[in-house]
Amino acid sequence: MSAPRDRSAGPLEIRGLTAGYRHRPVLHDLTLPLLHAGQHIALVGPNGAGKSTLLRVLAGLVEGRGSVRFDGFDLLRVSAMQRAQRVAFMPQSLPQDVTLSVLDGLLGALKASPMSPPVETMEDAQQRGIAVLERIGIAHLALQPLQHLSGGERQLAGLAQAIVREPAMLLLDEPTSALDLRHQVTVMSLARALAHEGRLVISVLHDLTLAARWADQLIVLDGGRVQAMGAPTAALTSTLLSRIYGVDARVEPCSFGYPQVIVDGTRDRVGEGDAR
Ligand SMILES: Nc1ncnc2c1ncn2[C@@H]1O[C@H](COP(=O)(O)OP(=O)(O)OP(=O)(O)O)[C@@H](O)[C@H]1O
Repeated sequence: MSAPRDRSAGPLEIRGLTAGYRHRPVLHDLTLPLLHAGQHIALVGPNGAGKSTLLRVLAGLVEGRGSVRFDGFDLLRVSAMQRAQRVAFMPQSLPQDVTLSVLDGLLGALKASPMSPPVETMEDAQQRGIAVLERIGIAHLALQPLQHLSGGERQLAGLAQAIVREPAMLLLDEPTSALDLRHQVTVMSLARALAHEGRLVISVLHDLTLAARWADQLIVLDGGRVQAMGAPTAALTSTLLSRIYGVDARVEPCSFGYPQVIVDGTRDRVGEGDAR
């Protein structure tokens, strides 16, 4: 699966977006520069910053006011079917009580929304499913019930469900949170490869070093507002980390030149015994 796309989707344009829960806004009049297909964007920021809320607005799970357009479509008003043809969302975790096998979960995802080119036969659908599992490195789990998987395996199965429809925009909510070091790199390099094939991929990440290594651009959110945006080397600074996370941190290039974040302690010395 996932040859380069015939046509890159048009950009994502977010202007004046206000969104939240029960009259409590979380995102405040959010405006971003155009986000173009072909890029892997990491959405980072402290707990409660509004990162998942932004992904949920794009996925149609939370309502918003303002303007959100992707590939010419008004994402605040498109039908669920039109959205599903373009956008796939991987939540933080799949439910734990699903008795379907990993492969049947993929077939269900394929059935749930038509894709282009369409899946013609069950054999075609199975081949696509297996190809995705192989790309993620979990083909050996194809016949396992989802409920028998470990947390990390379930996260990889969730990623497979999101990418099997080959969406033009892929939204990944903390896709590496349950993964070991090797699988973190597998998933991040896959996210970047899928983007460079012509998709827009947005990943919510907490690990800033991972984000800086594998994303083309960072968007730093705090309090529902953009605090910084740009190439990782430009967006990540000690001053910013101190201000939004309250930590003493250094941003230093690793031997490959990518920025890595080293945290020396919390600025207010909370939990000093652990942090220092
Ligand atoms: N379903 C909900 N109902 C009400 N409030 C919610 C709901 N989901 C999130 N919130 C609130 O919205 C705010 C932003 O939450 P969100 O999940 O977008 O943050 P986040 O940046 O993804 O955080 P984290 O890094 O902790 O996952 C939080 O204050 C949270 O309490």
